[in-house]
Amino acid sequence: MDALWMVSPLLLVPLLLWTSSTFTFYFKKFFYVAWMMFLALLAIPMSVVKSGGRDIENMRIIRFLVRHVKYLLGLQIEVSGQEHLQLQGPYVIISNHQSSLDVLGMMEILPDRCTTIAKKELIYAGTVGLICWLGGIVFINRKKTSDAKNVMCDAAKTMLEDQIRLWVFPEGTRNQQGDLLPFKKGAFHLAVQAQVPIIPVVFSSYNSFYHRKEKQFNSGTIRLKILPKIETKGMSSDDVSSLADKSYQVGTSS
Ligand SMILES: CCCCCCCC/C=C\CCCCCCCC(=O)SCCNC(=O)CCNC(=O)[C@H](O)C(C)(C)COP(=O)(O)OP(=O)(O)OC[C@H]1O[C@@H](n2cnc3c(N)ncnc32)[C@H](O)[C@@H]1OP(=O)(O)O
Ligand SMILES: CCCCCCCCCCCCCCCC(=O)OC[C@@H](O)COP(=O)(O)O
Repeated sequence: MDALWMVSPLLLVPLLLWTSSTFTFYFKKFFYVAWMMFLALLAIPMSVVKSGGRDIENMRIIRFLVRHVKYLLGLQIEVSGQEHLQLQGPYVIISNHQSSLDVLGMMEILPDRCTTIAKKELIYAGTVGLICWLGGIVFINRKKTSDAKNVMCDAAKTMLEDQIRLWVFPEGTRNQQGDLLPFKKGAFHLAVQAQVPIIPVVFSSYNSFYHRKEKQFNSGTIRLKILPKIETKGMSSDDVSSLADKSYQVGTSS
């Protein structure tokens, strides 16, 4: 009897941990990273078997494997404007960038033959880095702007030659403030050089369920708004700044 009295409060510890929102925050974050690493581990051999190496078609495998992850984190994703992605041929998608959770929304709507531009540090993220490489992700060195620009100029050619779509985060870094950082120009140079349309996608703020400072990671909904395309046909490098400004306006007013 005495022993039972000693033990029963201890049994409460896991329960208290479970209900503590700080614990949930760390648990969900850890789980997300670990699960993505595991999914990447599955995706690597699947990609190698399917395409034999780095190939944009591997994005289908990634998209397929990532789509259930939202349920595991208690998130819902609502998409509007899907019809704006129903275009033939290449285009550039631009969107705001809040956290690594953006991958979930991205995989919800990722069109066929679409990959993304990411910082080169991502290559070192273990299995995730390797699957990013296999998926044809274009890596840029943000510290060497001239290199980054060259890589993006090459990407403009490859987009047309191989009929590829590219997703760019024009803020160039993560931003959780619920607003938009000033846009970098690369995405707009890319679209103008390839003479392809830009499709803006707006992710709703994660602040309703996710707070890094307060250590909150609750259930919630991510809303993705796909906006009508912005044409670039006939534009030249002189038009890039106004194109970037116009896109920024469209983004902030949605
Ligand atoms: C089953 C598997 C499970 C595993 C799951 C995992 C799978 C995952 C799969 C998939 C998910 C991946 C998710 C990834 C997410 C990652 C996101 C990131 O990493 S965000 C960071 C990197 N992205 C960028 O930085 C944006 C692109 N950046 C740019 O476009 C910049 O513009 C850049 C780097 C090219 C230059 O940046 P500057 O900081 O120097 O700033 P500027 O103002 O833009 O440029 C300076 C001058 O250069 C000109 N310029 C820029 N680009 C040019 C160009 N291409 N050609 C000519 N001039 C250019 C500009 O016009 C400007 O000149 P003037 O001020 O106007 O005179
Ligand atoms: C061995 C090391 C392990 C690393 C862990 C990998 C975890 C993967 C989990 C999810 C995969 C999602 C990839 C999204 C990457 C991402 O969102 O990168 C952030 C950058 O855009 C901007 O970064 P910054 O400018 O540095 O804030």
